Amino acid sequence: MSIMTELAARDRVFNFLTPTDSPVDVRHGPILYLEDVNVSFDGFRAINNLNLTIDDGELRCIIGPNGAGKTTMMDIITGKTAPDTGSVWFGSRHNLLTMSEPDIASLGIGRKFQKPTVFEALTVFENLELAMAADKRVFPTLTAQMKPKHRERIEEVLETINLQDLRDRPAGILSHGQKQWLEIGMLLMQKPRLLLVDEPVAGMTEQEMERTAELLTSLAGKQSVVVVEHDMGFVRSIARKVTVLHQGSVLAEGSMDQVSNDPEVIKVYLGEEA
Ligand SMILES: Nc1ncnc2c1ncn2[C@@H]1O[C@H](COP(=O)(O)OP(=O)(O)OP(=O)(O)O)[C@@H](O)[C@H]1O
Repeated sequence: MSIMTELAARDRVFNFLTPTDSPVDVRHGPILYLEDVNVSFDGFRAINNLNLTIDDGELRCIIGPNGAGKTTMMDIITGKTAPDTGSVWFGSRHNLLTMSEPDIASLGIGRKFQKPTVFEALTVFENLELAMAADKRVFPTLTAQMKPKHRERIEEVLETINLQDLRDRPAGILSHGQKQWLEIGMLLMQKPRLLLVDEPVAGMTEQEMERTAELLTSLAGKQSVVVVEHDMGFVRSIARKVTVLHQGSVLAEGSMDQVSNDPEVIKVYLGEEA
């Protein structure tokens, strides 16, 4: 695939990278609020009276069996799927159900899909630079001299994702885990308010999982982070509050200890893993 073709695809993934002039208002409540959300696909209720609240700066883990509705929930938040009924608010000002997918993204909701999609031929630094310039208005100036504040931002993100030593290496030589961190870094370039992260540690080594746990916990506070993950060891290592989805609804919510001792959760999901 040519760089330009990849760029076009990248633009779809990172289309939130347009600065917003309409800040999110969390003074009186949560950053994300879903109430009584329902979605059916051909008569099958994939999301069933779902209620979910994420506080500003929170790190929330979402777990649940296959088909519980986790991906569909993320699709609703990002505007990819329109619910049949319910409310979805980003802060108290933005009704996400009235907004398009690119507009929701431009508010600062970044989504990390399971598979990393970095530009393998470009260096780590250039990938971050490109993420900053993904805004079509900035892209033509990409070869112009970078402003110090942009360079500083890249340095900051390189440090956060711990890839300073590999900054000038092509992304293609990175390990799977390092590519995942780079992609998280690319999302961070525009300081999103909410990051949705889908199965970040699938395919990672133990050591990479530990580093990912450090990275995600370090991001919380600065931004809100919602992590969907099946690896219970990993969830336990980062979890503050855990939400268990089952058949499109919240089955249980609380600390990892609370949910993993809940008989219903054990029955439908954790089983012998608990
Ligand atoms: N576009 C669609 N058309 C029809 N059915 C769908 C569609 N998207 C999702 N579903 C169904 O809705 C249910 C919820 O799926 P979803 O992918 O949200 O679950 P999940 O919790 O993310 O599962 P997994 O852990 O396997 O990724 C599943 O039964 C799925 O088959």
